[in-house]
Amino acid sequence: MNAVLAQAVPAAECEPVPAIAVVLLGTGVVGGAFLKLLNTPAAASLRLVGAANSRRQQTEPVKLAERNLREQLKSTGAQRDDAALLAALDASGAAIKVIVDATASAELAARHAEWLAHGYHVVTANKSLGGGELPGWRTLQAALANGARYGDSATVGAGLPVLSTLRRLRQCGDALLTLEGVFSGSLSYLFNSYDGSRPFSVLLREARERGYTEPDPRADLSGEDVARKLLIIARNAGFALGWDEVQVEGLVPESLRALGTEAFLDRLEELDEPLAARHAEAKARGNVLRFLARLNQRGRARVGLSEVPANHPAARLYGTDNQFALTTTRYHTQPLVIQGPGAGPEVTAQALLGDVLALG
Ligand SMILES: NC(=O)C1=CN([C@@H]2O[C@H](COP(=O)(O)OP(=O)(O)OC[C@H]3O[C@@H](n4cnc5c(N)ncnc54)[C@H](OP(=O)(O)O)[C@@H]3O)[C@@H](O)[C@H]2O)C=CC1
Ligand SMILES: N[C@@H](CC=O)C(=O)O
Repeated sequence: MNAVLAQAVPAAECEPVPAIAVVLLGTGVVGGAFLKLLNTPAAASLRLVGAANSRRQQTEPVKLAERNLREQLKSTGAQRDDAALLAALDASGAAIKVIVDATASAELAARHAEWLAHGYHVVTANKSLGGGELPGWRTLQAALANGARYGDSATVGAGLPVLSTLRRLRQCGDALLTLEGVFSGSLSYLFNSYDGSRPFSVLLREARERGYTEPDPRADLSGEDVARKLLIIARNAGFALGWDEVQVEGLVPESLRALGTEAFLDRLEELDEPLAARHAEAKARGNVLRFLARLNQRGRARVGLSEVPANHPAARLYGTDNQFALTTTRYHTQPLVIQGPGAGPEVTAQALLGDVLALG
């Protein structure tokens, strides 16, 4: 009798209701690392009910459980359709339904507020909404009013405790006065490593292979990714800054700006000469190059390449280190400094998992 019943009931209905149901958007560098974490004991309370790349998606439990899901999605699965992924979340019966955005898609980010308004929680590595145009940020804040939560730890410092610290300080009545530091893991890696002995383009390819850069590394080199992080921090600190209020000095020459990603990657060597010249000039003055972000007390923001002396705090970074120096009304004699690896698939995926688990 039991065997007959088991055959008659669809597999999904037989599964116990999970505490937290998750849909993963993006199975690239970060999404792939997140999928690995889902197979660890730390994620035992989570059930993956859907996963998608830009073209295909999967909602069948058996297929989702396969170790090579990421590879499978490259050639098999249903056509992309957000509605089917949301339906899988609803059908899970879980009290906590989470959409994890591990893409860099502005189109998907533009839907975060709508998902939150419908009661789904959103956990994101995608900075396009929080660090995008100001009206998008305001829509996000309005959507959060109904109790759904937005996990954005991965968007700044790849999960270093920057936003959580800032929120805690604000809760206690403290206020950010100034902010300064190195907010890009890839640019930190590049300028911490670059001594002129190997071309900049070689180091950039290395950073890309290690999963430190954005899908299109021009998003890093142009300063756009750093500006997004600065905006996310500033807005969370109460500065309603727009894109036009950040002065950005990028590293991508005019000749490489309009190319497609692949064509740009074929011409990375064109970055070598200008950067070698800037490095040599800085070195002649006893300085080093660092890609810095700054927000001053009047809300003036700037990101760009700077020469700093060897005893500057940013000159003493290693690998992908980020550094966030926060001066506040209560940390005013010396800044509160948060420092550590600020890019990479594992730490970023862990930040996503941490935000999902915090919903439980
Ligand atoms: N790398 C890092 O250290 C950090 C990255 N981040 C952020 O993480 C995000 C992802 O970066 P990364 O993993 O390196 O990028 P990848 O390019 O490796 O992966 C992006 C993934 O998103 C998928 N995708 C694009 N559009 C859609 C869509 N509409 N629906 C579903 N999936 C889509 C891509 O699909 P397809 O495979 O079909 O192209 C791909 O699987 C970015 O926003 C980045 O800023 C944040 C902190 C640190
Ligand atoms: N490309 C980014 C990754 C994290 O946000 C960086 O280099 O910091």
